[in-house]
Amino acid sequence: MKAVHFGAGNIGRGFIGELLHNSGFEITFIEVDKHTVDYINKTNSYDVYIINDNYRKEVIDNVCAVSPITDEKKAIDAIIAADIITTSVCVDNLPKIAGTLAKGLKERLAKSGSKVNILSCENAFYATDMLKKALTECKFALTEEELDSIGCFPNVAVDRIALSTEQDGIRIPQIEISFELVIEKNKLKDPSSQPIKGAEYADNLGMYLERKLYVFNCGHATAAYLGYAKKLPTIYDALNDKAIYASVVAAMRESAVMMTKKFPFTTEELETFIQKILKRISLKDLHDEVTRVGRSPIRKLGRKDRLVGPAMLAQEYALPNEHLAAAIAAGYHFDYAEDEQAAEIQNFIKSNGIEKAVEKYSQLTSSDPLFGKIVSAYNNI
Ligand SMILES: NC(=O)c1ccc[n+]([C@@H]2O[C@H](COP(=O)([O-])OP(=O)(O)OC[C@H]3O[C@@H](n4cnc5c(N)ncnc54)[C@H](O)[C@@H]3O)[C@@H](O)[C@H]2O)c1
Ligand SMILES: O=P(O)(O)OC[C@@H](O)[C@@H](O)[C@H](O)[C@H](O)CO
Repeated sequence: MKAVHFGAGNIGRGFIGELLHNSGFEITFIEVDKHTVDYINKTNSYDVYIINDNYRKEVIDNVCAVSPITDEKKAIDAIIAADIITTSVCVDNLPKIAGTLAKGLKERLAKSGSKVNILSCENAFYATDMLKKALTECKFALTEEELDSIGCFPNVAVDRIALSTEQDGIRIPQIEISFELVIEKNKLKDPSSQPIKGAEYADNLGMYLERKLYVFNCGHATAAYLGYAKKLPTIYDALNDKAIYASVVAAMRESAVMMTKKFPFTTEELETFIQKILKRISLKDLHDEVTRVGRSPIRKLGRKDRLVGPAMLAQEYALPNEHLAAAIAAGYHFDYAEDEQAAEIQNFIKSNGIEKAVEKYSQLTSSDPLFGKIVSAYNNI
């Protein structure tokens, strides 16, 4: 069985690649970074280390990598032959991979190829739907009908802390032992099949996606932005600060209370989930930098993302959201110059002020009560 995976980064190699390999797939990574492509092709394998299993090394073999820039023909051939196609390039990059994927799917369709499962393993709501939309809008666009006759598009909730260390200029994935990959069952080519071993197959993906993004990633981002504001380097350091720890728990709980109104989760279940996540993210050996967890703040401060999303839902249910508002405000102070999105927000704030920034990046207006809470928390930091 053959798999194509776009993006040989931390999650690509460290999580999805590992699961695909353990499910019996030969994997072709489509990756823009030349060093990573050369590293994988040198031995047709790569190493992964499992942090909280005494840095146990796993060797993932039967893999190769191609660059969509210098070797697009090979990438297209791999797409034509694939039994499954997955991505983990970051949602902002989905429009950038759409061209190559569209070309491959078009040729596959022209050759009367079989339907293939296509899954976007990104931290976002319904990332596979976003990829499908990008495929209808890119230069080599396919129509909805063409896409439905060549692909099946299940959405995915993806959870594993995947980091890396650098060895000779190559990022080597280091992952935690726990993971959860939940796949939208009814959208699979064969809903009774389980193509990726170790994944869960669910009918009600929405509640898992929301719990992942609005509780886990919500708390993670809160720790990152509050930690950054206090010049603390890692999530471990941030959570060791009593005031930050209390704010992170409070923000996660504001989100969890809202979720008990929206989904059949009980308060006890979500509290257990919160405690489990806190334990995972505060593991000392992770050395997970606040700048990684806070990365791409334009995406993270967006209306539907991990902080504004639950804060707006809490507002709709007339529930408290002050801690979420404070986390969003801290996100607007994230001025890490190496992060392009952070630099853009800071320049915008300098020229236009915080109110206009909250309107632009979080898509809120002054008539939303949350708007005023964010602005006043921002001015108080
Ligand atoms: N790292 C984690 O703990 C984690 C956990 C769950 C979900 N995620 C999600 O997984 C996705 C990837 O995150 P990551 O941490 O692995 O990031 P990463 O930066 O380590 O990996 C992304 C990879 O995609 C490649 N890439 C970018 N644009 C590309 C393109 N146009 N074509 C081909 N390759 C391209 C990059 O070169 C990089 O190797 C994100 O959506 C993230 O939110 C990450
Ligand atoms: O990947 P991002 O930028 O959406 O979010 C940063 C972290 O919160 C994230 O990568 C977590 O480590 C991951 O979602 C754990 O499953």
